[in-house]
Amino acid sequence: MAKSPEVEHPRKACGWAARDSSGILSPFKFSRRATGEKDVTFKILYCGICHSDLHMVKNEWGVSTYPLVPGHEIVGVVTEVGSKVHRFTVGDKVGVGCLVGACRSCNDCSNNLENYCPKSILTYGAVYHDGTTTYGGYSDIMVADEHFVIRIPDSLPLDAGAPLLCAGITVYSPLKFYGLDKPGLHVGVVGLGGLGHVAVKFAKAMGAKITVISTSPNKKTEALEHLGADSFLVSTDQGQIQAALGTLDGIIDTVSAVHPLPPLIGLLKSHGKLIMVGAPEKPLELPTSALLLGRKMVGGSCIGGLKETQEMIDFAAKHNITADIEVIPIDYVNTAMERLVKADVRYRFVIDIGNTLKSS
Ligand SMILES: NC(=O)c1ccc[n+]([C@@H]2O[C@H](COP(=O)([O-])OP(=O)(O)OC[C@H]3O[C@@H](n4cnc5c(N)ncnc54)[C@H](O)[C@@H]3O)[C@@H](O)[C@H]2O)c1
Ligand SMILES: [Zn+2]
Repeated sequence: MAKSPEVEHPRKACGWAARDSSGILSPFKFSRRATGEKDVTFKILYCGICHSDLHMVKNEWGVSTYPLVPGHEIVGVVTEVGSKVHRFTVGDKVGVGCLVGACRSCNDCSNNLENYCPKSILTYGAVYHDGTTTYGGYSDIMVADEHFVIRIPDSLPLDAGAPLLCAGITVYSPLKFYGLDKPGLHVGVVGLGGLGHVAVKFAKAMGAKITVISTSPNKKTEALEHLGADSFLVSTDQGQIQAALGTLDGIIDTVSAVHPLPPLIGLLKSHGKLIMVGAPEKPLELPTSALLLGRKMVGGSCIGGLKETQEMIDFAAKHNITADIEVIPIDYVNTAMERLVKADVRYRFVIDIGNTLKSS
């Protein structure tokens, strides 16, 4: 019989877990493996709350297993390294994003695209190489293979830097891959939430002109004055959409729920690209005629590989890009999830694990 989460590994750990699809989180005792020769162990200080955590605790994608400890925007300070760890030492500031494992030998892994490896292992709710369940960053300590550990530059604040490990790489990678990182291009960002607001910052730093497309007119002032977007469109305002038809080279769509694509495709110039990174629980409708006329394309993108994640973090540090955050104690997490459902956060909740989660 499999051992219980509390005793399957030698190191005691504690976190907050969802027990069923109500998604309600509560304290959970489990265990972490001893530091292996290629492992980095770190004390978790902060963890961001990604909308994917919300989809997962409520089993909205139908793949969740319980107990589920979410969290894949994890930062902290190294407390122990294995004998074959070369890149990190005790005291280093580090992070772990969405991945903790991959096959390391397939075509994608060989090209530093572990995120597309068919055997990639997610940071939580997945089965690790040793057969045990992975638990995420709403917890006190983390043990990860050094290949999956990111170095956090000194100039990047740990709390506001944490969300970059998922939100940051998820928008940085497609901007680069789809060629939307060229200065002077006109890029649209749909959905001004956790991913969307950092998409504005990265695209801006790459030299793009930015239009934010949102259902909430009340985000206009902030988008323009605070985030530095160049223009703002209310997606349900036909007049505004009509006036902006054919103006965008590309769009990063971060919306977490089902929404209409035709207005967005209409905003693209000929040969423009609509890139989906949001992951609604139901399929969206794709009107092909809108694509044919103008040879437009719809693409997708899923986080990023480890090499590119480090590149993104270094780029963020260089350009002073961080997330706008609301730091919360761990016992506020259920309220934070309720507020995230209503998009009531500017723009990312980050849990202060170090000061508010009692270690076991
Ligand atoms: N592709 C990837 O690798 C990847 C990585 C991380 C997150 N995600 C997914 O991206 C999505 C966004 O994540 P986030 O953390 O930024 O979420 P978020 O909740 O912070 O932001 C989502 C935004 O979408 C807007 N929105 C919600 N419903 C809408 C609707 N019906 N029409 C228009 N706008 C709507 C909200 O107002 C909010 O601004 C989620 O589905 C998440 O699972 C994907
Ligand atoms: Zn995420």
